[in-house]
Amino acid sequence: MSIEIVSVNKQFGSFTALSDVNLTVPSGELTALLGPSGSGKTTLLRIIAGLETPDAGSIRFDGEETTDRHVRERQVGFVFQHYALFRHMTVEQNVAFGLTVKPRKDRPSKKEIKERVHELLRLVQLEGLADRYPSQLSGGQRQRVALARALAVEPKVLLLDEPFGALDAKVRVELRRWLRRLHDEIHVTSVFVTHDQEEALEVADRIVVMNKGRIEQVGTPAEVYDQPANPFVFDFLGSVNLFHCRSEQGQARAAVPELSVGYVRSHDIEVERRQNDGAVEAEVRHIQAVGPAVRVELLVRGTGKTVEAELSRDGADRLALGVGETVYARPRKMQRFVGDYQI
Ligand SMILES: Nc1ncnc2c1ncn2[C@@H]1O[C@H](COP(=O)(O)OP(=O)(O)OP(=O)(O)O)[C@@H](O)[C@H]1O
Repeated sequence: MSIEIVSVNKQFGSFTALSDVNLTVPSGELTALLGPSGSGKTTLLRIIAGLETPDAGSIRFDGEETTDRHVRERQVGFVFQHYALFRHMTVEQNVAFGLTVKPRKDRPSKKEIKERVHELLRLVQLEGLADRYPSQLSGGQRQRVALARALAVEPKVLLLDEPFGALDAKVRVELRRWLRRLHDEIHVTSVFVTHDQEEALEVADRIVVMNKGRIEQVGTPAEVYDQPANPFVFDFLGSVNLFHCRSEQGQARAAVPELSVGYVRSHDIEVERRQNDGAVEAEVRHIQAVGPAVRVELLVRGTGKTVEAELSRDGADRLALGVGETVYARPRKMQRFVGDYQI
């Protein structure tokens, strides 16, 4: 089922939480709402769910006006950050819950419910744990039970609000890969809130970047990362360095003094020992190995500004840099924006 959000506005008192939001979530896609804290992601998700009413605008499911429909009629499944499982029920009972409370005429038989629950537990790879209670599960397992429970009633839309937010880094990475694979299997239209850019880039078919109640850009992970629409998106999706540059034959070159601002990611800065065309002179201020990469903080001579280059371990070993040494930094790839404002 596709979701259309048309000119949605939402105020909380005098505070504007959403401002003229327009968005189409295509049927069967996994869409991430990505943005900093307070950008309106959860508010938008709650409006799609019917838990919150917009002040203006409309929500359409498969082209049909849904704005005034009650949450129960929308056939949405939810998964929240804090797995709200029933503590006194086993895993099996938790997953079955939505089916057991259906009105008698729509309720499947006990046998059908059992079969469906076991099919879901197989899907979320928790088959052997049907008789456990939530307290006997890890955080990642509880979150998978919450997902199975949301899927039990065959929702048309699945809404996930920071579903892995409460888990530690390693489990988060495992679960988001698992969610991607699960979605490839079941293809239910899903909207997933996160403030973690890596999570959005890895999991989503499409990313909606939000900021201050507005949508800044909508695109595939590659589009928002490689062709950010503006400095905010550039910054939010990865480390940013500002180079002051002049333009020569359409090529951006780093230069002092400054003429305009170019945005460069840390891994797109080349560090060399010798002066090279388009490079600026800099002093090495700090060197830090972080996993497979080495971050080098550079003070650009004549500007008092610092930039951070990210080198591979091999590259850093070859250069054998020391703090205080002079190097030359050259942006391999630089982006400038029309009507730029500096972030
Ligand atoms: N019921 C409410 N009453 C008043 N203000 C609210 C209410 N709900 C949300 N807000 C405000 O609206 C803004 C957007 O909140 P929202 O939860 O949508 O942001 P978010 O992008 O999901 O942030 P986070 O990542 O921190 O959850 C915030 O400034 C928040 O304080």
